Amino acid sequence: SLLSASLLGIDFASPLMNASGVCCRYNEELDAMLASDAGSLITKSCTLLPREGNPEPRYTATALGSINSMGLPNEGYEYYLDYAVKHDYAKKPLFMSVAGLSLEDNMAMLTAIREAKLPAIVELNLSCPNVPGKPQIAYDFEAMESMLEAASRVWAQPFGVKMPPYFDIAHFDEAAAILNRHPLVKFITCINSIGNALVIDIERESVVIKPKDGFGGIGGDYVLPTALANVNAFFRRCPDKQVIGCGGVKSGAEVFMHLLAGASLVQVGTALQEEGCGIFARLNAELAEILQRKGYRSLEEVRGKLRTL
Ligand SMILES: O=C(O)c1[nH]c(=O)[nH]c(=O)c1Cl
Repeated sequence: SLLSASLLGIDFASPLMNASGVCCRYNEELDAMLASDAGSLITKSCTLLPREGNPEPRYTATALGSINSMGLPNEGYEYYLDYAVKHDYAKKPLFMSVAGLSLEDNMAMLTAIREAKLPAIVELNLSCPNVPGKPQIAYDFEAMESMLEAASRVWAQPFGVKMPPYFDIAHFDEAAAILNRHPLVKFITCINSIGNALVIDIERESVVIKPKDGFGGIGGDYVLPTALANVNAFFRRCPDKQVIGCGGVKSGAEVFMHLLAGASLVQVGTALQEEGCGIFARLNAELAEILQRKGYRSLEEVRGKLRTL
């Protein structure tokens, strides 16, 4: 149908899904995603052991988006593996986001997930900010190379990566070159939040989240142009891979922008957090209206068709 999409040869009724971290920590949230009009769903980035995460308030919405320093609160990978074992893949595809605190933890989780022999799609989170003291892997190109080499060896089947935003053409070039050296990396999700921003409330003359003196990753309107640039930069540089767009989606228009930039699927974070799962019916309808108005009959006809001047 008009909104059909595919990734790794798997079919999706809609290109829309949640961004990992939103509406996906607990079974009830995942079931709400399953019942929604999203084409697929992804679990909260998981660690080997359950984590409470950072002290609250750790998420705040603003007029232009959101800021968070959650600190990887999750139920531990076995909780999400249980969900993946029970999931009905004929209903809609399921992604698992993995964000171990070390290469060893990631290998242990990937080994356990691999041994479960499930059709779940793995998105390896290379950009989990907000864990104080831990460097962001994707900003350390040697660490990223090592992680991808180990994950390719242990997982030994197609997977994807969740990337932070880059802001320098030389960094797009180097990150893409590393990803292109790992053929099992079949999709790239751009972007994670823009890290270590600071939101100030002038009434209280204060920061708005407790962890890290108020420093946190931002999402929403703040990040849309950066998200589109990262989607398009990796779409141009990685012809043998697919790109999932994430960042700044709140209406059909931004979904359409991500598709033009090269996205195969599109994730929704801040706007989903604020509006709830009903957003997917709205976004599907708004996207369909744009496609019909412009005479498109499939997402393929739009993907990557961004014109330059
Ligand atoms: O603080 C978090 O849990 C978090 N927050 C984000 O904005 N992105 C991530 O990948 C993670 Cl893991």
